[in-house]
Formats: sequence, C-alpha cells, structure tokens
Amino acid sequence: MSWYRNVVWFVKGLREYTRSGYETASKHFDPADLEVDVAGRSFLITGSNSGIGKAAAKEIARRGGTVHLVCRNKERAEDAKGEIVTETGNQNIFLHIVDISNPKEIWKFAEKFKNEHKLNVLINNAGCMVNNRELTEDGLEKNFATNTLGTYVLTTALLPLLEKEADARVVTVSSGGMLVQKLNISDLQSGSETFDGTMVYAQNKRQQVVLTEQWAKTHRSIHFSVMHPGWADTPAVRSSMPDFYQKMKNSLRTEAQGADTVVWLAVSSEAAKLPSGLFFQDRQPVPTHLPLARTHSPPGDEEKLMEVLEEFSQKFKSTSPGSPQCH
Ligand SMILES: NC(=O)c1ccc[n+]([C@@H]2O[C@H](COP(=O)([O-])OP(=O)(O)OC[C@H]3O[C@@H](n4cnc5c(N)ncnc54)[C@H](O)[C@@H]3O)[C@@H](O)[C@H]2O)c1
Repeated sequence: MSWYRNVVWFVKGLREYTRSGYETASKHFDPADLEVDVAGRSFLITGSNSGIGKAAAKEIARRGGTVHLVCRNKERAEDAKGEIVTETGNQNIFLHIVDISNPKEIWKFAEKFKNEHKLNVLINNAGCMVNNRELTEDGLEKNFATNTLGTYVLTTALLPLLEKEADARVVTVSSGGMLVQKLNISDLQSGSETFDGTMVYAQNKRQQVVLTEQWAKTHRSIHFSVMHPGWADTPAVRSSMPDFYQKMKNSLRTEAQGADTVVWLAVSSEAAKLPSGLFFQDRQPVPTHLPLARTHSPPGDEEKLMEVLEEFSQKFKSTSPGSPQCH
C-alpha cells in the first residue's frame, strides 16, 4: 500500500506541486483577492527568517500588516527583519526568539505575548525534516516536537488572544506529503520502528491536518485552515532532501509561489468565506486523502490525538525546575 501511495502521490506532485503546476493553477486566481489593506491587523509567523515564512511575511508587510516574526536564530532573524523592513517600508515588524521544538519556551513566550500584543492571524509555518532520530533537551523526538507538538502548544496558548478579535484566523503550513500517511497515534515519538525521517515528517504533517479539523470543530469563532505550498526551492528542501532537490531543482516553485496560498488564507476575504478546517492547495480546498489509499483513521483516533497532545502540552506548562521528561 505504501508503494501505491508513494507512486500516486509523486505523479500527482509532478503535475500539480511543481512551478508549472503553480502556473496552471494561478490562471484561475483572482488578483483582486490580494488587493487588500491589512493595516491595523496583527500577524504572527513562525519560522519566518527564510523560505515560505519570510516570503509570506513580506507580502503581509507590503499590505500594511503588523508582523511578528517568531524565529529561533537571532542573527538570521535580525537579517530577515532588516530585509523585510527595507523592501516593504513597513516599520511594524517585530522579532521574537523562540524555539518551536521547546514547549516550555513556547508557553513562556505566549504568556508574555498575550499581555503585550493583540493577534488576528497566527501562521504556523516553522517546520523541519530531521533525517535521524534526534531528541530535544526535553527528550522529545525533534520532528514531532517541532511540527506537531510545537504547532499544538503555540496555537493552544494563543487561542484566547485570537478569540478576542474579529475575523481571527489560524493558517498551518502542512505538506502534500501527508497524503501518503494514515494518522498513527501509537508511536508519536517514532521510537519503535526503523526511523525514516521523510515518513515521520509526513506523519507530522498529517497530524497538522487533523489538528486543524479538530480545532475548527471546537473553536467556531476562529477560521482555521491548513495548506500545502507545493514543492518550493527553500533552504529546507535543499538541506533535508538533497536527492530530491538535485532531481527537481529546475521544476521547483519560487518561495513566493510557495507562500501564495499562505498569504491568500491569511488576508483575503474570499478565504474566510469558505468553511473552517479545510486543506488547501493553490487557493482551493482539496481532499485530504488520495483515492483508494486507505489513509482514513478509525473513529476516535483524531480525538485521541488531541487528548495526548493536551497531556504533553500540560506537562510543559509549568516552568518549575522539576518538569517531567517525555520519552
Ligand atoms: N519547500 C517546500 O517544498 C515545502 C513543501 C511542503 C511543505 N513545506 C513546509 O513549509 C514550511 C516552511 O518551510 P520552507 O520550505 O520555507 O523551509 P525553510 O527552511 O526556509 O523554513 C523553515 C523555517 O522553520 C524554522 N524552524 C525550524 N525548526 C524551528 C524551531 N525549532 N524553532 C523555530 N523555527 C524553526 C527554520 O529556521 C526556518 O526559518 C515548513 O513547515 C515545511 O514543512 C515546504
């Protein structure tokens, strides 16, 4: 089954996820959707010092939004901030240094952020594909900690702030790679089977789709969406998937093309008219399962994922020195 899924997915990718796929899809875009002024609205974007996150930050800054860049590396983040301010002329760009694989740090950051700022749109963009099984200082597998738990903790911590605002949105950058994975809640930290970083990443990206669907059911005043940016030429693709990059480098999307649907979901009124909780590709809601791929979860698994992540997240909420380690 995994062979079937991978082949169907790759053929789909060659047609839809490449630069030519974007060019075909974009013929149906309405440019007016992005002709908006978002001055006075506040956007938080994780992993925004490079790639899709930085490209999205620039487009939002160009439209007047206040942008909070949440990044791990101070030096690279300051460079990115300087570039965004210079290119867009928008001075309302703020920097916060947070490691999204560190749930304690996220809780602390969110508590402070809530007291100092308002938030209209959260963009969960930070992500990684670590090809060997590495643990964070808390004993968490790094892909899970960043892609799934980090997204869960940051969103959960900021929901009360978002709920205060009109037209609040949460956009999560997942990946079409999730289509090859069925939700698996039995081994969230990928400790029991041979470790395959690509599949762990794809599983995390499936989990992000499930999180979005679940949040949409429970938080009706916020518009949630999750999306696939296509295959874009970014530092992550170059460093984590060197073979794929070598084969595909002439067909990849630009970072701005990868960011297009992120920006559309974050700023356009058209996006907000669609139901909450959907998965998007090139400004269109698309199915979350490949035909005949048997990736649908048994009843209850989605809710169980939320329960387990809530347990994880509560363990790290206390900043006391004796916080438990998770393995
Ligand atoms: N480029 C593609 O083809 C592609 C395809 C599908 C999905 N995506 C997704 O797009 C998103 C952006 O990736 P990109 O391709 O622009 O690559 P990128 O490497 O340019 O961006 C990833 C960003 O996440 C940040 N990040 C990673 N771990 C972090 C941590 N622990 N704390 C804080 N920040 C952290 C990185 O520093 C970087 O800024 C990711 O979620 C990725 O999975 C990209």
